[in-house]
Amino acid sequence: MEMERMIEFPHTHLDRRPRKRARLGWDVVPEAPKAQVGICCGQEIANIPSFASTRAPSDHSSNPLFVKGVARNGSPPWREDDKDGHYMFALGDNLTSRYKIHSKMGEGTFGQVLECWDREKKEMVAIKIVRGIRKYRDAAMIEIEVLQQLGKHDKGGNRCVQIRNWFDYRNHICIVFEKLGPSLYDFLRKNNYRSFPIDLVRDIARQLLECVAFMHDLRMIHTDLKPENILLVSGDYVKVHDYKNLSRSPRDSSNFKRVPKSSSIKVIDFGSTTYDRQDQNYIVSTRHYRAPEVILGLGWSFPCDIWSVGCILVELCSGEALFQTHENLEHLAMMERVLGPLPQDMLKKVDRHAEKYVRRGRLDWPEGATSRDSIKAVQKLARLPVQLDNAACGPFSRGIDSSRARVASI
Ligand SMILES: Nc1ncnc2c1ncn2[C@@H]1O[C@H](COP(=O)(O)OP(=O)(O)OP(=O)(O)O)[C@@H](O)[C@H]1O
Repeated sequence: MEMERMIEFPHTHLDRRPRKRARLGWDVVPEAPKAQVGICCGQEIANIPSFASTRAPSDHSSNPLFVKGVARNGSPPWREDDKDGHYMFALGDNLTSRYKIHSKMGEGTFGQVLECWDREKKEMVAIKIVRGIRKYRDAAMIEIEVLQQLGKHDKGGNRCVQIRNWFDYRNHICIVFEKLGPSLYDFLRKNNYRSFPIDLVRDIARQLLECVAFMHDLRMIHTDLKPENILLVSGDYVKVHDYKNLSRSPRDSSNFKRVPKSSSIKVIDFGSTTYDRQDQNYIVSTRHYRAPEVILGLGWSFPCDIWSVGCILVELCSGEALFQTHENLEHLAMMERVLGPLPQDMLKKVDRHAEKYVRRGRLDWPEGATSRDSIKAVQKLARLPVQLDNAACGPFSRGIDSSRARVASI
């Protein structure tokens, strides 16, 4: 029980981005209203008493169910949240009497995701423990509503992560999900940012587009699609020769790259999902996956998800984020460099908020650049067809099956 809040996963020198890139705005101002909350209690455990009342452990030392002062299925002693409102836990703790904490799987703006054993269903689940702060709690209730809507319509449950349950525990909304594998981003990172085989990307593209079409048919816009929010259903992989990176020594581990055994994916994180409405023009999406109309403040709708999907697919082909920037004008200039000039009708609509990016009907670039390095960063980007040609020219571009045929005996 000495382990309190889990520390970050170890970062290697290969990390080029933070492990989890925060969506914009959550630590600044709450976003505009989203989907309506329709329910207020858990699906399976509506009768659970308020877990907030388990604050002070009483003396149960005479009770044989208690081991070292804590019941086998009982709650751990009350601990203060950390300064950001994150729930403090120890591995092996119970989360209600039903779930036992096994490990930490991830962390995001909203909270931590823990791998837990579900004693009732006898299976591992992933539980998102939302920060105990009002705005995150409110947003979590919206996410639950969205997840339930999606679950109702996605009968096969093979597009979006499935919600299994939810409850309120010590002022933390806890959302119980089916347990999935690593995110595409984590897989890339652990694979030294080596690209996925093109046929695997094609498979992922089909599933991703099906998921987006499914959401859009329900009038929902995800708004935060990125490799971190797409999880492989299974973490199993094979190691194959990486012909692009062959070194002299045949046993050198850099000669090999990981390829997922299965291309099955599911989309997660519906905390920013919104119903389509007129005049939505607040900033959405994580920077690299943000559409031009969002940056230019022109109002956005379903296409902003499609833009993100495009950026994600290029990243899976090349291994690296397409638009690596943190600055609006540079970002727009990168888009023009890779895809050609921004449409005239788009530039004409720009209002005074984005005027600084546009001059005399065209992007104010390179004149408006903040530095020579910024101009160089844009110049070094190739046009999209060239990038894709370079990315897909490996011997594995013919498909995962041909990759499998060369599975190394590791
Ligand atoms: N069902 C799941 N199975 C396995 N791992 C999961 C699952 N759900 C989430 N994770 C892990 O936890 C991480 C954080 O989850 P999620 O994106 O839902 O949190 P968040 O706080 O809403 O994040 P964000 O900062 O993007 O808003 C994911 O990137 C993933 O690594």
